[in-house]
Amino acid sequence: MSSSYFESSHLLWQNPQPQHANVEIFRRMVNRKRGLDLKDYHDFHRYSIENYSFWEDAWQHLRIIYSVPPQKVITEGTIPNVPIWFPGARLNYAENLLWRNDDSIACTAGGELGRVTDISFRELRLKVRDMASAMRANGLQIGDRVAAVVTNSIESVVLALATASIGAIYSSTATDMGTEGILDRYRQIQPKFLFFETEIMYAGKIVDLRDKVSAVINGLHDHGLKCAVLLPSTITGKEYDNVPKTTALGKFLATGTGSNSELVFEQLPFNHPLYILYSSGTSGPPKCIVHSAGGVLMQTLKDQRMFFDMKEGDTLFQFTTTGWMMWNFMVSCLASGCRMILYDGSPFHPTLEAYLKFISDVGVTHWGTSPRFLAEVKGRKLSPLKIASFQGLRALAVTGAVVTAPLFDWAHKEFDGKLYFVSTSGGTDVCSAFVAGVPSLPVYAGEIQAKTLGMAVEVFDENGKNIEHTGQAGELVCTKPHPSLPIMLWGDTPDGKKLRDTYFNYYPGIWRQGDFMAVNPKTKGIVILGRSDGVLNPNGVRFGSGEIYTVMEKFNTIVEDCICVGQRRPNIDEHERVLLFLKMRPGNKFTTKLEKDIRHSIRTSLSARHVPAYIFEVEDIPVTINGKKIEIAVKQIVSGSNLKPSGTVANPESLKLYYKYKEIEKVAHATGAETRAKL
Ligand SMILES: CC(=O)CC(=O)O
Repeated sequence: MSSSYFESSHLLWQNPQPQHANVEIFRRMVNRKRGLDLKDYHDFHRYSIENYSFWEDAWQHLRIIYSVPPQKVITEGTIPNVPIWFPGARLNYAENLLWRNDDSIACTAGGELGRVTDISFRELRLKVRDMASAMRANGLQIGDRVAAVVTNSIESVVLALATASIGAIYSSTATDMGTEGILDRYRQIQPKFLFFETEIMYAGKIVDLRDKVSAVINGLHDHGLKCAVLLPSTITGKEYDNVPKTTALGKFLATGTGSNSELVFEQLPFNHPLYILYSSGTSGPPKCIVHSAGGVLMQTLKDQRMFFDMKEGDTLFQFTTTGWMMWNFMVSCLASGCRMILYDGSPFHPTLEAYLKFISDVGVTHWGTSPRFLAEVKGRKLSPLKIASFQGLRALAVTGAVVTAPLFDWAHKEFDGKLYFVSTSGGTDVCSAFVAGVPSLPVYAGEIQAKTLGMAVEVFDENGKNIEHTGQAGELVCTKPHPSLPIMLWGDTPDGKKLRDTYFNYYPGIWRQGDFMAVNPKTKGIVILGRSDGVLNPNGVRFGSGEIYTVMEKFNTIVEDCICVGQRRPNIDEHERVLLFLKMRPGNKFTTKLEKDIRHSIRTSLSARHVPAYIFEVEDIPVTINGKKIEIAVKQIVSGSNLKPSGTVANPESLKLYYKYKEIEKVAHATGAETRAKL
C-alpha cells in the first residue's frame, strides 16, 4: 500500500479568529449546558459520536422550528440499523425554510442570458402558497410523489417547498437527463404530479423539450401520473399548452385559491419522507434513496453552519443542477436566513469570465463548486481576481471529486490567501457530508480537515479492521447511525433488504460508503482517493485513482482531462493492469515526451508500482451529468463487459471509444503505446 498520500500536504490557511466560528460557539454552548470541558474540535467530534445527546444539542442550537417537541432523541425502527430519530416530534421542512417572511432577498436567479432576478422571502412564501394551493386543489396529498424535470430556478425552489409544505415527496432531475434516464427513475417512484420545462437555453443553444415531455408522459402511462404541468419557456416566458395530456403552469395555478388561501405547513414526524434522490445508475438501475425531512434539515443546517460557517445574511452560490444532491443541500440555507444564488446554464457561456464576474457581482460569500471547474479555470490560466473583485467572498467550498493539493495551492494563491477553502465529501446516500472543512482548524493543502460532527467515520481494511491510525487507505465506513440515513429505498421490501444489501452487508451492520480514504496520523486530515469500486490493484498494491489525478494536475494546461482505471480480464490476465487515458486540450499533442514526463512524475511522486501499464490518448472522457468521471463503466468495458450506457451518462457516445481496449495488446501495438511503455 502507498504511504504517499500526505507527502504534499502542507499548512495553507489558519483562521485569524477561530473563536468566532459557529462551530466554536456551538462547542462552548455544549460545554456550558453539559458541564463538559471539550477543549477543541476533535474533543467535540468525539463527544458528538459517543453521545446521542449531541443531536439534542444540535436540535436546540440549530433552532429547529417544531410544533410538538420530540419525546427522546432516538428509538429503534423497523429496518435494522435504521433507527427513528426524534420520535413524537412534529415539524415541517418548508416551514423551517420560510420563517423569514420579510423583504430581504431569498433567491437571486441568473443564467447565460445575463438576466438577474431577485425574490424576497415574503414573495417566495407567497409563491409557495399559490403553488401549494393549486397542488392541493388538484388532489396532492401527504406521501404522494411530485416529480420535476426542471432548471435551477426560483420555480424549482417553489415546487420543492410547496410539495414539502403538504408533506408530499419531491424528486427532481436536470433537464439534460435523457428520456430513458428520467423514466428509469420516475417509473419506480410513480409520481402523481410531473412538472416539466418546455424550452431552455444551454451553452447558447435553445433546447425545445416538448418531445421529451411527450415521451416521458407516454412512458409513465399506467404509472399513476394524474397531472403534468408545463413550465413557461425560460427564455421568452411563453406558456406552451399544445402538448397532449399537459396543463400550462398559469392555468394550473389558476385552479388554486391563490391569495384567498393560507400557506398551511402540515405538521409531520421528523422522519417523514421529503426527497427521493438517486444513485448514479451508471452500473445498474438507479436506486431511489428516500430522505427524511428532519434528517435533511438537521444535517444540511449542521454542515452549512458548522463547516461552511454560514451566518444569517450570507449568500450561498452552489453550482449545481436540480439533479444532484447539492441542489437539495443548497436549498436548506434559507433556514439560516441566507440568500441563495440559482444559476442556470453553462459556466462557459457566453464566457467563463462572464460567469466569474456574475458570481462576484451578486455578492456571493460562500461559493460551492467542483474541483473539475477550478481545474478548468487553472488550466486556462485565468486569474479570477483579475476578472472581478470577489469582495465579500469568504469561503470556497469544493465537492464532487478528489481535490488535489496543487488545486488547493492554486485557489489559495489566486484569492490572495484570504479564503477558507472547504473540501467536503459525503454523498447522495446521506444528503450531507461525512468529512469537511472545519473553520477553526488549520487547512492543509490536499487534506479535508476533519470528520463532521455526529458522523462516526472510520477507515476499515478488507477484513473490517480499523486501520485509521496507520495512515493507510481503506473503506470509508460509518459505524453509528445519524439522522440523514436514508429512511428507505423506494420499492424495497418492508424489512429493508435492498437498503441493507446496498449499505450494511459488506461489513455486517456497518455503513460502507463506497469511498476509499486515509487519515493523516499527524494532522488528522483526510484524503478521499476515489470510489472504492474503482480502486486500482496492480500486483497487489492498492491505490486510488485520485493519487494519479493529483500527479496529472501538473499537466493540466496540456491535458484537459484524464481517467485512470484497472483492467482485469478474467481467464486472460493474471494481474490487474492500470490504464491511463488522456484527453488533450485543443492545440496540444500527445507526444512520446509527454508520456515520458507523466511516467516520470508518477514514479517519483508515488512509486514505480503506480506507473500505468499503458497511456493512451482518447477523444473524450465519460462523465455523469453531474460531471463525475465514470471509472466503473470504463473499467468494466476495458475488462470485457458490454455495457448499455444509462441515462446518467452526459456523453454516452464516449463509452464506445473504450471497447477496443479489451484487446489491449493489439491497440498497444498499433498505437505505439507498447514501445512507449518501455522507454
Ligand atoms: C457532498 C458530496 O460528496 C457531493 C457528491 O460528491 O455527490
